[in-house]
Amino acid sequence: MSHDGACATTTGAAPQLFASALNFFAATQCFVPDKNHSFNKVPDLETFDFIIVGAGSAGSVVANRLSEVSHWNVLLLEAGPKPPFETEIPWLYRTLARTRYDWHYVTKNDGVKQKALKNPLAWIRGKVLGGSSSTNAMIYVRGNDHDFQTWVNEGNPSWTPENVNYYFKKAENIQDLKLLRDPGIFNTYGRKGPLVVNTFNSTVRKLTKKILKSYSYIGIEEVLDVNAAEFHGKGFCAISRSTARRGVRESTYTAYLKKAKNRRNLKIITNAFVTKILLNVDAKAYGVEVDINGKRNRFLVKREVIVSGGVVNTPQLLMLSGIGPREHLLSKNISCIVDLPGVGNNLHDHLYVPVPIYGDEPEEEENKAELMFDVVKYLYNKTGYLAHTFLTDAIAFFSRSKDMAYPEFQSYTGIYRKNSTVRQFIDIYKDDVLESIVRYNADKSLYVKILNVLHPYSRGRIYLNTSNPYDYPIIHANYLGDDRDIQDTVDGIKILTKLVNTPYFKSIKAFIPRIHISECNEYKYPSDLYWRCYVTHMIASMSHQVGTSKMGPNPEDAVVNNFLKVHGVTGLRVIDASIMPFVTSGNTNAPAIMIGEMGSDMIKNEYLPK
Ligand SMILES: Cc1cc2nc3c(=O)[nH]c(=O)nc-3n(C[C@H](O)[C@H](O)[C@H](O)COP(=O)(O)OP(=O)(O)OC[C@H]3O[C@@H](n4cnc5c(N)ncnc54)[C@H](O)[C@@H]3O)c2cc1C
Repeated sequence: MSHDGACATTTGAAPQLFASALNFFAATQCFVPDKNHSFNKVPDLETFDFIIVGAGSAGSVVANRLSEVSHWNVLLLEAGPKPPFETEIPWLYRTLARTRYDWHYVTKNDGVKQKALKNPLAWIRGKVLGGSSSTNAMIYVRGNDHDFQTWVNEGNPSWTPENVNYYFKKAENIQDLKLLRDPGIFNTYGRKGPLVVNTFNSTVRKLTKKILKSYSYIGIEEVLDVNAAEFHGKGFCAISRSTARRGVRESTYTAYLKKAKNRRNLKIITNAFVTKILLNVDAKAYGVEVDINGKRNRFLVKREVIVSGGVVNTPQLLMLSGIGPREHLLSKNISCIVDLPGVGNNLHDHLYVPVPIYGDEPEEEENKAELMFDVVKYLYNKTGYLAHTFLTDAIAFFSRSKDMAYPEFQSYTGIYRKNSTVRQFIDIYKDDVLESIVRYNADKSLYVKILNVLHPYSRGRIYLNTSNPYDYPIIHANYLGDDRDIQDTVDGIKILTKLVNTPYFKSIKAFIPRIHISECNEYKYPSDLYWRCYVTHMIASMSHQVGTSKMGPNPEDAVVNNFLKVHGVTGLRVIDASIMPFVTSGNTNAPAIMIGEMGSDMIKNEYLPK
């Protein structure tokens, strides 16, 4: 689901026309023939010190950091192309889904849950240089120290909060000078890293300020920055940080690859789909097989292959190469070289559920004449609604108990002025459900609270459909497979519903109506049974999938060890979000980048003289 909170505040004809023109232009790119531009040409059977599969959030970091060592030859293979221009404009990020820059994955439905959805749930994953960091919503959240301590407790001693914070800082280049006057923020962020972290050039700040204030009435305190604040009490909320450079997206392509692409020891090949890791009889990785624009190539490696293909493709590639659950591989006629039952397991994600709050139109915050020129403002100085995404930049983290040391829930807000275009942004829902959501928007403003459950119990799995690398693997997401996740989501919703009794929402006569979901009509509104039913049918994905190559000491359930080396294989590591044993308390791009930074140093520490 997506929202046009920013756009809804700018319903003037000029911006709409311009935005439509941009959308049209973006869409036409899908039909422009691929120039098959591959950056570098590399002869078949060329040998490298390191081969990296996937130029995403983590893989791009690894390519940059390893190629800093001038005597190492590094090859980076990316299945997608170079990012198109619309990746740069934050508001256009949603137009990238279901284009050639997306893998077009869908999850397998269990036929019981998510019945309010029109189609099987789509998982958007970036297929482009920068990977999902080129197509995501750019919110920058590191996670909580508690998260990384749980990784340590799982038997991964290097991933202490202290160590991971060192690598977050190594990546960061915080640019919001106003914030840096605060000593806590100054000391939290890195200032010399390649990755620009900033604040969106938002146009809806006055309204978001009111929303943040409303949280404080229900015990969720407003702080300056969620990465610098310590979590205590019921939680905190703030204007979010973002990976945006003065109104333009900062991906790992722009931050890490662009700066390294002219190094003579780094070769980057786009439109290069790796179909197999080559393993010898002793389970040592000696190269990869890759399809470059339809032509099969093999590249060889002296030291290591590093797989950074992301949460779906990494386990798929391991299994195609003979690393995975023996019975499953044999059932697909793949000979099993290393029996690793954990490959593809431990799949989890942040589910989300929308909570619609309606209210009278807020008094006009912005000058209508100025809004007409919002788009021009973007062209002129990169401000205006195009400089941020459809969500406002207010985020909240909270828990049920005030004794918790970490958050259980995250919430975002999308704001739609009356009679907005919200319908097209919630089009994942069936028509009757959608009608039920939009009907009050005819004469009321709509505040969609997005609730995220941060620590789900349910675990899904990725497994092969066939042994053909071009056949997509099956994604069994198993949302709400564990009943505790339903109750947790209901509890989170009930906290959010308290907002309607806070002063700002009271002033606009806010209310949360029953949404028409035929399966739930028998339940009294607003009972727990209603909300349980609502949650079961309405949940979707925040695109924070992790865990399918879990890090841990035991090859019975983990795929990589503390140093990200694949158990039972030499010369092979996984460095991406799939190694997370547990998902972090927040958005997962910053942690994936941190994993790229720390994984790179692990490699350097192993091979370079001390
Ligand atoms: C729509 C969306 C919105 C999001 N919003 C946010 C947000 O606001 N903030 C945030 O922190 N996180 C967000 N995330 C999540 C975050 O972007 C991801 O968790 C993170 O990018 C994952 O990094 P990764 O390196 O594991 O994988 P990716 O970045 O997905 O990289 C994997 C790369 O490998 C390539 N690849 C895969 N297989 C092969 C192969 N066989 N051969 C060659 N190349 C291959 C892929 O094409 C891709 O480029 C969002 C994600 C999405 C999809």
